[in-house]
Amino acid sequence: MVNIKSQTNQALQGNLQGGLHGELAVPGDKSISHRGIMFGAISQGTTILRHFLTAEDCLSTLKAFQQLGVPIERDGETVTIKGVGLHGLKQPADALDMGNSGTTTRLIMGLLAGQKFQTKLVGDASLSKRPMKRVSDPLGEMGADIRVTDGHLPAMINGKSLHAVDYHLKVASAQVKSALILAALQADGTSTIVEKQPTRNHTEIMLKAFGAKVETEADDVTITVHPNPTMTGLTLNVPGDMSSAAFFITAASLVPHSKVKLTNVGMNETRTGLYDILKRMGGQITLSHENHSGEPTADLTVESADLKPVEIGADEIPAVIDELPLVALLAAKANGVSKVTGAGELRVKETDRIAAIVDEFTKLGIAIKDLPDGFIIDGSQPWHVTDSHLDSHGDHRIGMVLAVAALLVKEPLTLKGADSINISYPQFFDDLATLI
Ligand SMILES: O=C(O)C1=C[C@@H](OP(=O)(O)O)[C@@H](O)[C@H](O)C1
Ligand SMILES: C=C(OP(=O)(O)O)C(=O)O
Repeated sequence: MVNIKSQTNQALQGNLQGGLHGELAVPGDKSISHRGIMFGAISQGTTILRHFLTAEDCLSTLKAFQQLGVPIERDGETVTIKGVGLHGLKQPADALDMGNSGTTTRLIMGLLAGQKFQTKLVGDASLSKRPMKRVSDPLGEMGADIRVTDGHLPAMINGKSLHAVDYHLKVASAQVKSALILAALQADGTSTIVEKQPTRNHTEIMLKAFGAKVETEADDVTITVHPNPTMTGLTLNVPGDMSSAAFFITAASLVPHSKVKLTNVGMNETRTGLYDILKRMGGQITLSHENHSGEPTADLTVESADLKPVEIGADEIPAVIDELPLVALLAAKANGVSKVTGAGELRVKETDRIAAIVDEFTKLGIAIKDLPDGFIIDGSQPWHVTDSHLDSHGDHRIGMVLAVAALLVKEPLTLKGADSINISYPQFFDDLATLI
């Protein structure tokens, strides 16, 4: 297997006889790496991030905060941030390039809405099609002045004094929630943010660790934010990314005769939807070395298994949102008809992930039908490759799910746009090769 960095048409490996075997420590969590840079930047003193994710999305965050005047140095996966405090960011000389990263864009909007300067945000073609009013509108209710372009990037942020809010989120989105929390840290009073459904809670957990006063009520959806905290830098070991481990969890479950151990994987329960769903489908996955302090982690041992079909509805979606392409692949080998609904958010990710999965799985002869907010898959039908030229649609997660799907077919396949995988997992093919 070759490194993909300069390849546009990656040859994919299939037809494995002996299964996948070995042990792997997946790269650091993307959501936690982004937040580590941001919260370290607005704290006082030094923050050290270990096992930082050195993928393009998190490097966009790192560069943006350097442009905002924060001294940040990176030595491999260790990042040192000299925090400037909540009021120490400086107006950047140029526009901030968000690259492909929705998380960087939406969280930075919340933070810069309350800074006393002007910033322009730009992004790549994919990011420039993703909805931004979901953030600029609620921030506007706090007094922010954010001008988006027909609801999209480029955006101009004119920093203002912000008012406290009592806001009920209209979408189940950790990015929108986090933007509001970051704005609320700078508001003139205590804010309450109420989620539609619980979503990943790294912002709340990490801000508390840095010293901010952020409280989550017992209902799991009401968050109270007290303004003007004194935040202090800290040393943080970023756990392995469940969303990256998920590719190998799926591959080991589906490729016969496999047994793979994934070490130090983040097990925050707002992120473990794939683990829960796989167990329900009859997957063979066991936990060891469980650590429950701060962000929980565990080692996961996965063996191949015969899978049952599954039904997934809206209340389960946030904890598995980025892994739904993999749920589709698991369903495509399960013994019956599976159905996913309530996942309309997939249509506004790096690409329309429902359309991309249906297009590409159809090339493999998988019996899949799209729904407005999900899909139906009959895994009891055998696959027949009708087109060997797969396409990532420029989306890292679609690229990786297709690479895993290719392990299950005999025909040689190629993947167009494999370089998109660098967005979240540059060493994906190298890591996969260690298990073959
Ligand atoms: O807050 C985060 O770090 C993320 C939240 C999710 O997006 P939404 O908030 O749009 O659901 C997820 O899809 C994304 O990969 C990372
Ligand atoms: C949707 C994703 O990321 P973002 O929204 O940060 O671009 C993802 O990583 O799958």
